[in-house]
Amino acid sequence: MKLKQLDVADVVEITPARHGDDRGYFSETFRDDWFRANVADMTFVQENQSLSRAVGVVRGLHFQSQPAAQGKLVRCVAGAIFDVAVDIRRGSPTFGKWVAATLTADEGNQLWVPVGFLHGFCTLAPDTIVSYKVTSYYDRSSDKGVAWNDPDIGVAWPELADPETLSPKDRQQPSLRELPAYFDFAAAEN
Ligand SMILES: Cc1cn([C@H]2C[C@H](O)[C@@H](COP(=O)(O)OP(=O)(O)O[C@H]3O[C@@H](C)C(=O)[C@@H](O)[C@H]3O)O2)c(=O)[nH]c1=O
Repeated sequence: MKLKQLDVADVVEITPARHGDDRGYFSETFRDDWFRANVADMTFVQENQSLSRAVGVVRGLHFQSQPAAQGKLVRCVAGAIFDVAVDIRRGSPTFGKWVAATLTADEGNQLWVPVGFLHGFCTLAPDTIVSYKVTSYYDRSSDKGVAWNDPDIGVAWPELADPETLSPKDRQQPSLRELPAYFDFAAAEN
């Protein structure tokens, strides 16, 4: 497993080793002991998968409020994404800052998006399948978001990002400034 710290504390890119042979490769894509020791001492309780057919599909920026907040371990099993995490931990020196990684099925790299972050992505290839584990169960009433193009955050989305692909929910997300204070995440909640 290769670990790369991104420009916001606690957000890391993980690239599992691949053992190639004539048939293809074998890879351990997740190990609980390694993850706890090297990334975060968290338990994953749910695994999700989404298919986006078109290039430029944007999903996000999403989070679940407390007590259902989720850390997310994200990877592509087909295609590629521009994957984004935004720090919304009050008191964090990097509050409001975004970081991104290009995740591809070819490389098998993953992004760890801790509790206290918005998460979203844009597909870079057709028929992209994203798979991610989360540390809390889905809770519809805790499911929140922020506008993907909030100027205060200023994510530099790829040019092919297509606003027409946004879900009805994501067309109406508030700005980060409009988030009520009770969505606060403490900086230590990772
Ligand atoms: C996220 C989620 C959605 N759903 C349902 C609700 C809805 O009917 C349908 C589609 O949901 P959404 O439109 O929210 O799906 P989507 O826009 O793909 O939402 C996802 O976006 C990425 C960026 C994330 O970070 C995820 O945590 C999640 O928020 O699936 C579940 O049943 N369980 C879940 O865990």
